[in-house]
Amino acid sequence: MLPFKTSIGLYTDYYELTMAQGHFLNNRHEERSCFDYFFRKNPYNGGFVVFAGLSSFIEMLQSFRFDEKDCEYLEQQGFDKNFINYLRNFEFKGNIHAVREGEIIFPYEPVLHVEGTILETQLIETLLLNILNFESLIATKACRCKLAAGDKTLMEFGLRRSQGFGGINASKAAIIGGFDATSNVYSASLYHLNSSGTMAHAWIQSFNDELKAFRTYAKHFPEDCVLLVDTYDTLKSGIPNAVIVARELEEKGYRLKGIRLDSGDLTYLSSKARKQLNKAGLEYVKIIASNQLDEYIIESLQIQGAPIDSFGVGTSLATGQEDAALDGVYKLSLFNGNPTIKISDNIAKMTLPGIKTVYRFFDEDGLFDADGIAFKDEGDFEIIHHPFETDKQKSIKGLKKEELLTKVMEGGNITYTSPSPYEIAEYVHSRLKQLPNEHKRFLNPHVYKVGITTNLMDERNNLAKQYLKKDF
Ligand SMILES: Nc1ncnc2c1ncn2[C@@H]1O[C@H](COP(=O)(O)OP(=O)(O)OP(=O)(O)O)[C@@H](O)[C@H]1O
Ligand SMILES: O=P(O)(O)OC[C@H]1O[C@H](OP(=O)(O)OP(=O)(O)O)[C@H](O)[C@@H]1O
Ligand SMILES: O=C(O)c1cccnc1
Repeated sequence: MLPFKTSIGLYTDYYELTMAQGHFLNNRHEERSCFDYFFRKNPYNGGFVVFAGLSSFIEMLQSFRFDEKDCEYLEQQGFDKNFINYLRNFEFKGNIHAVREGEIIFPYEPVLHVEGTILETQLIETLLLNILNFESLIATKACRCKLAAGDKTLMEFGLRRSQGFGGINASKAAIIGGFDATSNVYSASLYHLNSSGTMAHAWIQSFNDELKAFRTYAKHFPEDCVLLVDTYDTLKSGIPNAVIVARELEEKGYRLKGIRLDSGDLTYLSSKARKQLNKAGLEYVKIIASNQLDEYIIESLQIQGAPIDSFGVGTSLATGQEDAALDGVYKLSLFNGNPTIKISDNIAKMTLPGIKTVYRFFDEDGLFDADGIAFKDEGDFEIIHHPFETDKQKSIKGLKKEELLTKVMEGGNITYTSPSPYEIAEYVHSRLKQLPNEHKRFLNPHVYKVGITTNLMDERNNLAKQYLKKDF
């Protein structure tokens, strides 16, 4: 579903268009090419990334067109008339292979590649990076909150402090990462997400009488009533008033859904609140906590044994704190049928040539053991090498393996059925169970092994030698 306009060809960087025109005017725009998408560093100093944004990207790609207004704009910018005419009929007609949305992925793996003409594969770079980097960043943050929260409920509250309209995709990505619902009604309606909410301090302030504010809300929403109890005095006023309203609801055959704590020591207050509620026979009333939460605070609250049933997480989630961006890149790996690389003095920044795929290897317990990057048509191999410290290698002989990349688009047509965000979340959950715990901890997680095959290493090193005239 598209959040905005129906033609989004201009949702790109200027240089993509100048390069496209350059290829077109030099009549090389139909050369066969391939680009890889990968990232180099896990965000949040974590041990993994949740791959998200594939369905958003594929869907938006269908609208990557240039309408008359777009063409007029390009004409005003001085682009060539023949090139603009070409863009008028532009549609992406390439092929895309990718890992499943929700897959757990690691640095340097080409988790998606785009094949087609140089013009079309280059032109979609910005859109692809914009969507995949952001949704993956937020889904990963959400997943970390989920790891901390276990089976407690998670609500996403970030729209008001997200980076502008990024909040639309952030809410979807939060669900992919394991959140149960969002306060973002726009995203909920667009992507069929569960929407939910409580009440703001302003509601209570507007009555200047907490009990009246609670009663009025309960009257209108007797089945979905969560009372915010910290406006004046949580323990002396908020909870006692919530108990009164809960009893009044019981008399009418309803149950107060919950109370929300939004300040103070959440362990202290939730413990006291639980006691007061239980003493009043209101064991069923849930305790919801919010206030600048993130995965670290949630983990700490869990360890402290805070009797919180549900966490509301806003700013840190929707903005991907502390990282703000995933450094995913899109690099040319094939041009005119020939493998190509980007050279760097830093071998870690050198790219991998050719059309590739990724295999996941499993240990005898069915857990992820290592991933191997290979040429697409390479056949069997028994060793993978560390991508940069190539004297380090690992035998994967006899290990069960799974190819991670499958075709999701052929000739511009979608060839897979995109799961819903909740279905993707289920996949994330199932894959996390297969990820050994040492990669999931927040502090100094163990580095997951990603290797390259001997053939791929040789091809990269040979190409590098041609350019640098030095040995690897
Ligand atoms: N028991 C706890 N353990 C760890 N962190 C907590 C605990 N309780 C609250 N926090 C977190 O501490 C941070 C600051 O809370 P603090 O009480 O200083 O702010 P506040 O309640 O918003 O302040 P104020 O009472 O002035 O509104 C928040 O991020 C909150 O989630
Ligand atoms: O802290 P976050 O993780 O970003 O979660 C969202 C925050 O937004 C709201 O506060 P705000 O002060 O905006 O409004 P309010 O008056 O309803 O509390 C809410 O009460 C949370 O504290
Ligand atoms: O529904 C809520 O409680 C809510 C919504 C947005 C931001 N903070 C809280």
